Amino acid sequence: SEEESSIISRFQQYLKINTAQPTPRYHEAADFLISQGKALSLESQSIEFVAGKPLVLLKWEGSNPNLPSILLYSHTDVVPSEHSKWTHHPFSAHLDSSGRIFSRGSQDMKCVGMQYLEALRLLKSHNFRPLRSLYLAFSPDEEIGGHDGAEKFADSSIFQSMNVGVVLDEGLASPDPHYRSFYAERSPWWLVIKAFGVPGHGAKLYDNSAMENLFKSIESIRRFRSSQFDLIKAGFKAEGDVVSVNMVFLKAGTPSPTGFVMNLQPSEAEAGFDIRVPPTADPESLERRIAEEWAPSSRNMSFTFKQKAHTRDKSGKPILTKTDSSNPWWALLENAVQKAGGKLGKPEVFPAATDSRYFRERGLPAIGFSPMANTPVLLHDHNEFLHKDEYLKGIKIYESIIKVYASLDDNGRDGASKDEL
Ligand SMILES: CSCC[C@H](NC(C)=O)C(=O)O
Ligand SMILES: [Zn+2]
Ligand SMILES: [Zn+2]
Repeated sequence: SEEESSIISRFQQYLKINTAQPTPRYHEAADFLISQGKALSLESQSIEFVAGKPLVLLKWEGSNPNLPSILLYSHTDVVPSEHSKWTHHPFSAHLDSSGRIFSRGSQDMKCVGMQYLEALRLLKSHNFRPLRSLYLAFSPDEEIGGHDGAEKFADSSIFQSMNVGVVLDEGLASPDPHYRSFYAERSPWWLVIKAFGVPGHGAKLYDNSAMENLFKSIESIRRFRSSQFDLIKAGFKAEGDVVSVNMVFLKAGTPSPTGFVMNLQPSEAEAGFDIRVPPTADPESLERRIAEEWAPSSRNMSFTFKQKAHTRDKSGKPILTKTDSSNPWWALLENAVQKAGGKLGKPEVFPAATDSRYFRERGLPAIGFSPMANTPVLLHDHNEFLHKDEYLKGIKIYESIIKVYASLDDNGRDGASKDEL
């Protein structure tokens, strides 16, 4: 239909703006989003916590602005892509004959940002009036850690004045018909271990060389990695519930103009690991393992963290969003998805890091949810795509969620008029 094709073309317009790190065209994206907000008569502002990195904030005021508000959150930046390895250019937003829209950001997460806007458009056209205020935030820099985006935003007086009660943020596509939802995420610990040792002739067998010392650690780390991976392979645990460890760099050897010196055992060797720690893992025991088994000073080793996000809040409780009846937003999400004809799978721990952590750290409930069922997980991959029918279905899902969320009164009941129910 005509309506459908204008929805898709607005999505394509957003996708075509090259917001890839490390040089995202943030102002182009902000101008586009503000024009979308204006077309929907939303209050709009662009906030630069850091110059050149705008966060677009749109608002639809509720009839009871004193109630905690709903924040529909997304990030505008995308990861880089190797253009030559894509079938269609990653910023062409090519719609193929089977209905797939190929673009960097089609899953992560320009889809979600535009779906929020389209859902508001539907609600406005049906004369819906929110009880709670609705905010849409389009944030920079998620892909590089969110420090100049979500982190500064969550720390700001603007955020405080918004009186946010719940945040919706990104999830992951699901290859099966169930939508996925996320109540927590694993914390990145980026570990660098360094081994020192006795240098010597390449032909000599001796103990306590840097390479031998490092390899003892690598062997120990690999055993641990297997033990965790086996839990997933055996079906005992989900990806987000184990500690993952992957070696991401190895640095050693004595350089020479023709490569590396071959008959010299070096005195230093280094390796880097991307470790992801679930909120329920015991961080102290992992720290001990690192200090005693993976980088023990007794084996002439040292270690540093390039990043070490905490898994617990100040009172020592794991940082996560409740999924039980103490959190009305979860049950409301399930109902709303169901009402719109969707099915929600069991809540999961997001395997990587998202901006949700900045909101959860402040004690706010944050739910990771990107309505993409029957879709392969292609975030950060070549040929990232989303089928237009899944995109359109997702808009209906958000329409349903936003209706229910924005209508929740302070007694925990649906405060919408009977007509709205
Ligand atoms: C720690 S900042 C980097 C954030 C990135 N997020 C995703 C979703 O890939 C990651 O987990 O590596
Ligand atoms: Zn993302
Ligand atoms: Zn991403």
